[in-house]
Amino acid sequence: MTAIQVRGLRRSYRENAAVDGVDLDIRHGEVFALLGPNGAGKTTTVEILEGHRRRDAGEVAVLGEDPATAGRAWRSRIGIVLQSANDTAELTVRESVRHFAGYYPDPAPVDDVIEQVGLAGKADARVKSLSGGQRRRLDVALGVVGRPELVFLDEPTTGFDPEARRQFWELIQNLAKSGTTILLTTHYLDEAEALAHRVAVIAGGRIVAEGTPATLGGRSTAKATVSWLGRNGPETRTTDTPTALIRELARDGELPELTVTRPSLEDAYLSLIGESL
Ligand SMILES: Nc1ncnc2c1ncn2[C@@H]1O[C@H](COP(=O)(O)OP(=O)(O)OP(=O)(O)O)[C@@H](O)[C@H]1O
Repeated sequence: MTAIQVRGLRRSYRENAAVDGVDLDIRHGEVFALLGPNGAGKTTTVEILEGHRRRDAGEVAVLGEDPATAGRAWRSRIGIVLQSANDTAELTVRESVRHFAGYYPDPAPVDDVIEQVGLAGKADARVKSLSGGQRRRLDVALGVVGRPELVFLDEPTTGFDPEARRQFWELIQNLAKSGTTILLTTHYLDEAEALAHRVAVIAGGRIVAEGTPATLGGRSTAKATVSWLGRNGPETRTTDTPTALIRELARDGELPELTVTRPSLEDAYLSLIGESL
């Protein structure tokens, strides 16, 4: 079943096409990442899907409805994780989550949500006293307290330290395991690789590639690079058949510092972006 279906989406600002014919199919329960350079059209696309921006052309169905005309019942089925709204700064964490829970017909128990995002120890702390990473956790709590079927996450870990990012990924993975569909935008390729079932690369308002993180841009079939420390120093060869090459090389004994690598998601992404310019 499709959670999000988009056909021929277009949006221009004056004469400039920000979104220039985008098609998307995102299944229920899928974690889908939208990648792309600054100004590629990610936020415009996502805000149209959220019902927060109008479109010039195209068909859009989000949970079976057109976001441009959908009502409150539809809105209560989606969760939007905003970039730290400041309006609850004086409230405690528990008060903020309780306040947002009041907007939904069937919210999750407030303390369960606080626990789920790892803020149980901060439930009585004022929002203004939280660190940046803790604030983002609270943002997620506010986005999911209504038990949404679909969650939009816009650059969720910008500014996180590495440990906070890993913890946050775990939180998103748990959300995904519970069957929530997630549309994520990010500039971090490792984040897309860790979280997304599928990714799409958008550049100049168009989707230039789509697939699983492992296959994007022909990664899985690209030549492998085999490196090892030879008698006269480091050696490197690229090959379509690394297993056969290693078998041959290993006849003379152990190959010190042997590695076999294929292009990283970042390599694939940069070459796709380069081609589309
Ligand atoms: N309100 C607006 N008025 C005029 N132009 C806009 C407006 N919003 C976006 N644009 C333009 O549309 C294009 C796409 O912007 P968008 O914010 O969708 O990109 P993005 O992929 O989200 O970028 P980033 O990664 O920097 O957040 C850009 O060229 C931007 O300047």
